[in-house]
Amino acid sequence: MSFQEYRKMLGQYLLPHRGKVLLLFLVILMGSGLQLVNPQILRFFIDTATSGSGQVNSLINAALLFIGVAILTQGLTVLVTYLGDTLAWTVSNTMRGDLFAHSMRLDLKFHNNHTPGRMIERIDGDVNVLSNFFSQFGVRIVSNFLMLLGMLVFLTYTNWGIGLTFIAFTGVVMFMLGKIRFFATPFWTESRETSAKLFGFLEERLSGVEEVRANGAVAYVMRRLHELNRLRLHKDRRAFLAAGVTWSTTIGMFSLGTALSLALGAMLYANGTLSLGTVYLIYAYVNMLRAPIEQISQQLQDLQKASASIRRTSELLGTKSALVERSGRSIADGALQVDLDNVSFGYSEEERVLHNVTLTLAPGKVLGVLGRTGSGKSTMARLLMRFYDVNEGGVRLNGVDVRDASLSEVRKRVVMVTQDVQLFSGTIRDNLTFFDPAITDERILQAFTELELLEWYQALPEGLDTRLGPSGGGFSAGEGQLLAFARVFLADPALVILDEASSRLDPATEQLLTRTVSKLMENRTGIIIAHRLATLQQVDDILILEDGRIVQHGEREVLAHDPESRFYQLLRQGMEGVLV
Ligand SMILES: Nc1ncnc2c1ncn2[C@@H]1O[C@H](COP(=O)(O)OP(=O)(O)OP(=O)(O)O)[C@@H](O)[C@H]1O
Repeated sequence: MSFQEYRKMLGQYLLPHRGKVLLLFLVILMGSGLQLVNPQILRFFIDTATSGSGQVNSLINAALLFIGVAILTQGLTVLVTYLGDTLAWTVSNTMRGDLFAHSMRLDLKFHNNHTPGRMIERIDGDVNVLSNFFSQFGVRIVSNFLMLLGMLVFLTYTNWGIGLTFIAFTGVVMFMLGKIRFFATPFWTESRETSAKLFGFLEERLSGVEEVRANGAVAYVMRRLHELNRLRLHKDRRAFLAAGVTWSTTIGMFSLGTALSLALGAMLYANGTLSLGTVYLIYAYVNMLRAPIEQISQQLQDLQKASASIRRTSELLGTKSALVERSGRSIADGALQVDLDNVSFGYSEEERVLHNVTLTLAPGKVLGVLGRTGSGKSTMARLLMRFYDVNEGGVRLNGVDVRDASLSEVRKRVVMVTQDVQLFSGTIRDNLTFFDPAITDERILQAFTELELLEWYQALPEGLDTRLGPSGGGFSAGEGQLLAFARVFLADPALVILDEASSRLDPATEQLLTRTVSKLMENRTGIIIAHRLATLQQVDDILILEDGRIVQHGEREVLAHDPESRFYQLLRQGMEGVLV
């Protein structure tokens, strides 16, 4: 981790808050200055008391001053905590926001390789580690160095021999700390990697709790959890031990320092060079040397942790989406013409999932896509949404290659309803608007009316305020799709891709879905990955995929009357007979 990288990140996030940083620095400096004053008051107190001149008033004044300074120091400590924490939260929240927004922009290949749990650890875990570093690091290091300097100057002023001894002592301690500074960094990196792995594991298993239980896999999952826990313990222990080396070296050196100050003080007091108060002053300052050096060492430890987090954070921020916008060509308005031109695609370089797929879908037409599971239907849909880029060939919308259009325009014009509609915990309204307050209740109700869903909507217990549990708990797959249709209607795209729920639906919901689909497709181009015979009555063209290749493509009417066609057999035997 180079100094430039630290500087870049600190600059990027702290510069907008330079006023607060400066204030924090000044308050810390004042606090440190006051700490330097107190031993001087005590020296005066001791020397006055032992001189026997009996100036009680001076003693009382010194005591009051001591108390006043102590109270002020405490007040400043509270202020430092307040300012430091405010700064830490402001900066780390900005950083969390940046990381999250960046992750949302990254392509799906990236997300397929990074579990959500792992991403949470990046977006929250690493940022938590960095927050102290951001708020305190620079100011603490500088103020502690100044405090050290102050004490050494005072010591030298009091007795130059002692001053020089402790200047040399501080030099040695600093040198040693510099030597062991980065000792623990690799251990911290490993420790945080392990906890990211553990979070990823927990997230995946918790979201798949039904599968895990249904397959009797709880014991295996627990075993893997214990393995990961053990690994984490091992890595954390190593990291803490490594950090402990830095820590104990500091402690050891300071015990030596205190012994040295007492020995020198006693010697000089015995030969009459120093007063008792001055001996105390030297002892107090040497003891106080410990605080800034320990704090510097603590900051350096934080730096060790932070450097691992900074590296990963800048790595994530530096990850470029594989989806490059070549130019920002706009797509002409109206229902879209869809062209797939000799498209081949694979999720990995080695294996293709779609092979030389070529088709044209005229604007306003609806295409029904059929094929066995794994034949590439959803993959084709994802290419139209530009979740991935094709390996060969091209995908065009109204004649514009999706790689030439802006991503946001593609996502606005093309909307997909997946088989597993993602519903979030919240009200129906939240789920339809994605928390966008600009979408009014009237617009939502209008969508329900147009989609002929008003009756269904009126049966909901609390209308738009009906709450859904986490992951849409309480709603069936069919109802989830109805809600998704309303979402699509509100988004008003030019091409709708619909991956039908393959689970069995009750006849009433099935009828409702069929009606709603045809409403949804009005004046739009549509692609329906069909799992129900009823849907096939609604489409203009039919496409059958097999192992990523087109085995049949044509007008439904024509194919339905051609006894040689696959589609004809399918209609006679039923979907299951041919496709499953
Ligand atoms: N994210 C992914 N990463 C790697 N391979 C994938 C991914 N998604 C799908 N595949 C693979 O690509 C192939 C086609 O999958 P796809 O989901 O397109 O099929 P499908 O016809 O939509 O199937 P289904 O009807 O079950 O949804 C399958 O072999 C599948 O294993």
